[in-house]
Amino acid sequence: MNFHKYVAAGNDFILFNGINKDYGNHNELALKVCSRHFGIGADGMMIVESSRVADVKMLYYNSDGSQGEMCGNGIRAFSKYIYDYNIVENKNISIETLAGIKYIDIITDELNKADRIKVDMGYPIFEGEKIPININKEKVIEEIIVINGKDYRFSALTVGVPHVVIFIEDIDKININDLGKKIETHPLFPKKANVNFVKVIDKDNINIYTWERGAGRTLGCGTGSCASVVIGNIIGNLNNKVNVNTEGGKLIIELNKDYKIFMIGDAIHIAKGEFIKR
Ligand SMILES: NC(CCC[C@H](N)C(=O)O)C(=O)O
Repeated sequence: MNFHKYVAAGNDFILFNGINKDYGNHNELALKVCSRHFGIGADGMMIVESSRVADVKMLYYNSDGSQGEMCGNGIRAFSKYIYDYNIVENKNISIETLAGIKYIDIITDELNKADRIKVDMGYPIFEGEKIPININKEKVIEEIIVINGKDYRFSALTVGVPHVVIFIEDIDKININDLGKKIETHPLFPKKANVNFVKVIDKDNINIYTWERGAGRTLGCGTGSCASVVIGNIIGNLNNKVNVNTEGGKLIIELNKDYKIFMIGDAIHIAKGEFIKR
């Protein structure tokens, strides 16, 4: 099974071309290839498939084998792969995901390889029941969740996948793994949630620390960066164009007036090879 490995703002991914190939049970395959010791090692796995409604279809799986509707860092890696390997020919690409069709602009380098990728991420979903969260409000902004007897102020929204955003002053004062796991699996979130701990540097710059649904502690999250900038902008902490520092890279997130989101960043091809299935 020929694979490619990419990293994008800290998330690493295994990619397979499924256009003329059947990979069997995707959930089991993701669990195997993403294993850090018994597999290749990655936060997620993607499969390219053909689409009836867009140029191609992207299927995304977390390292625990669960399927995610969308992945922001993943879709940039996916775009670089399909462009650099001529699976698509245009620099404007439409990609079908389980969170709708996403539109991509590829910015190439002097060798005509994808250098930077701009993704039209569409609109965030704010309504409680659509996120979903068991709080029936039109917007779930600045609510309180109690973890280990302590109050945390959080906001929730969906940008492709469900997200919780918590602004923090000092990252050293919180236990990301403990809080992340407990919030991800909290009964408030029937489909679980990704958790973003956000430190505001100033209105144009933030640092994000990530806990992902289905993948645990990771070095970044594209949809989470979008979600964090949307909430920061609504609350008044952030402008509408923000530099995001994840632990593994940098992204630019831009919002237009009605909160349509654009994400700009790169993706790096790390390896290609053959996965031996057992
Ligand atoms: N790392 C991702 C999100 C992966 C999806 C996920 N963890 C889920 O909610 O299933 C990103 O860059 O947007």
